[in-house]
Amino acid sequence: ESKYKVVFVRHGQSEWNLKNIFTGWHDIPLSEQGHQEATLAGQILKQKGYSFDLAITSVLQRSIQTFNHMAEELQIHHIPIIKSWRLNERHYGSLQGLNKSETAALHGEAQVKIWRRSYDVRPPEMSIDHPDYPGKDQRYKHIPPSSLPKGECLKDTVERVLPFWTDTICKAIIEGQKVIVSAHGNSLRAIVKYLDKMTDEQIMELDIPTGVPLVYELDANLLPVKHYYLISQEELEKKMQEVKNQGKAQQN
Ligand SMILES: Cc1ccc(S(=O)(=O)Nc2cc3c(c(O)c2O)C(=O)c2ccccc2C3=O)cc1
Repeated sequence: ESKYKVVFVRHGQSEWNLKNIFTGWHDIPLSEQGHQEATLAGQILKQKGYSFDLAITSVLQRSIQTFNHMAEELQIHHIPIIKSWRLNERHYGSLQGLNKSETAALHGEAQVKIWRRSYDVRPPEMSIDHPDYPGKDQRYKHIPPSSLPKGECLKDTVERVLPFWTDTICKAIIEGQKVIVSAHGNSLRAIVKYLDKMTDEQIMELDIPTGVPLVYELDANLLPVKHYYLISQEELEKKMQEVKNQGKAQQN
């Protein structure tokens, strides 16, 4: 029997998704389509009678903007928002800012193939003189340098998201708060992998569609009873195709 519900939304398209560039922690805004996807997600949630007491986002504007659009549709601008780096997208290290051809030119197709298929192989670390070096960004000043990612494999992302799921998101759910999480492709994969006990291979196969509310119903022990997207089947299939085509790399 499901006792709790939590809703996840992967933010919509950003400018760099359009250009197939590794985005990671680069704080890029949503594209026009991305804004529209977020508004639609809010409309679907309103239509289905959802409301929330707490919003949880990353510290990247594309996830915060996505929540803001949903808040507009649901008229819940007043609810508290927890923003955490732990929900940030996977950090792509020195690849951030590169497009597909630059990546292959710099590292070769063979290395790209390895990265593409690996769960625990990191990209090259971001050097201190990279414009996006997190150690220089004020929003990360409270994070001990040793915990600050400079290039993550998917395993790293899972390992820094899960403590936040347990300590912060689950705590709010148990308190009876209705929580909406607006985050990124890989940070949501981390939570879904854990909830559905997926293998490393399975999670790499899973593409979470952008801008579609994903509802998890949990039992009294916060174990998933069922999950579903708030979207019609044909809409979902269309979305899944889009997300497959949208730049193979999960760099949202
Ligand atoms: C920006 C971009 C570069 C490469 C591609 S791809 O067509 O070669 N496919 C691809 C490539 C990668 C990846 C990927 O999923 C992918 O489909 C990765 O996940 C990845 C993770 C960490 C480092 C590098 C990669 C990676 O190069 C797509 C988009």
